[in-house]
Amino acid sequence: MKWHGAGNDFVILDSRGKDAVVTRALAVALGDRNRGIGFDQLAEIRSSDTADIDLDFWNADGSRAGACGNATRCVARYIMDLTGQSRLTIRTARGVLHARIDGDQVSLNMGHPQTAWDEVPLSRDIDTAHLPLDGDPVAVGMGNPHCVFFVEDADAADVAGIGPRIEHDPLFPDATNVEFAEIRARDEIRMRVWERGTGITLACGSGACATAVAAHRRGLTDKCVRMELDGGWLTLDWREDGVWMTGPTAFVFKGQLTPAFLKGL
Ligand SMILES: N[C@H](CCC[C@H](N)C(=O)O)C(=O)O
Repeated sequence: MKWHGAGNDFVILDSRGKDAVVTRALAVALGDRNRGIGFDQLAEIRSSDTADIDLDFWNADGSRAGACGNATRCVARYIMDLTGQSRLTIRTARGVLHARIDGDQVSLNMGHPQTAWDEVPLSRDIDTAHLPLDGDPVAVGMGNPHCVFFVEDADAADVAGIGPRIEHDPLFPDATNVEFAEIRARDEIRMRVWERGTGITLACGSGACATAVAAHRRGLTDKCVRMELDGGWLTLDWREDGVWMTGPTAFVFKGQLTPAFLKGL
């Protein structure tokens, strides 16, 4: 299936009750926007012993992602529409996440942010609230690493130039996602993103959570903010039980891969 959440687009495979099928080669082939389908992330749903479902993520370059907030919201919508549930538990690499229907939107608890240097992870013991990089960014883990820059004008930020340089900075042993955030008010942020393993995307759920956390840690915003991304709006609410993200989901199409496509892998 093809889905998107605020323009962050996904191929979602439902492998419940079957063997997992995704390999790095399949991820790269499906992610090719010319010869495959194209996606920001690929998500594979599997049967779970400990939650309603298990979920794994791949980036467009075939690398694994430990978290993907928008794909998790889309998958939650898909399963809840199928089963009639209004709440769902989803096991991802970072643990069991809780989702629920919220009007026409889906809310997801992305868990507690990781603010210790070795949790993000960074390559050495430094203050995650002030990284020793030009622009004084903040590092936050949300099950995946993020590096958040605060800028005057997010639309003017050189996302394509700075993003890939920071993605592979030696400070981040597992590389990092990179966010450029403009504070508009105590409760509103404009953010643009360079995603690890994928590049510029129209939205990034875990990045939105990381940005809200970073802005609050710096004293710039309250704990609940609205965030405008290139592809739409998300709401982030950092509560006692974790960072909740609420936003839209959209089902685009369902299809079948041809034998010829699969043979070419
Ligand atoms: N789009 C995703 C994040 C993908 C993160 C991935 N690029 C990585 O950590 O490698 C989201 O909505 O959270």
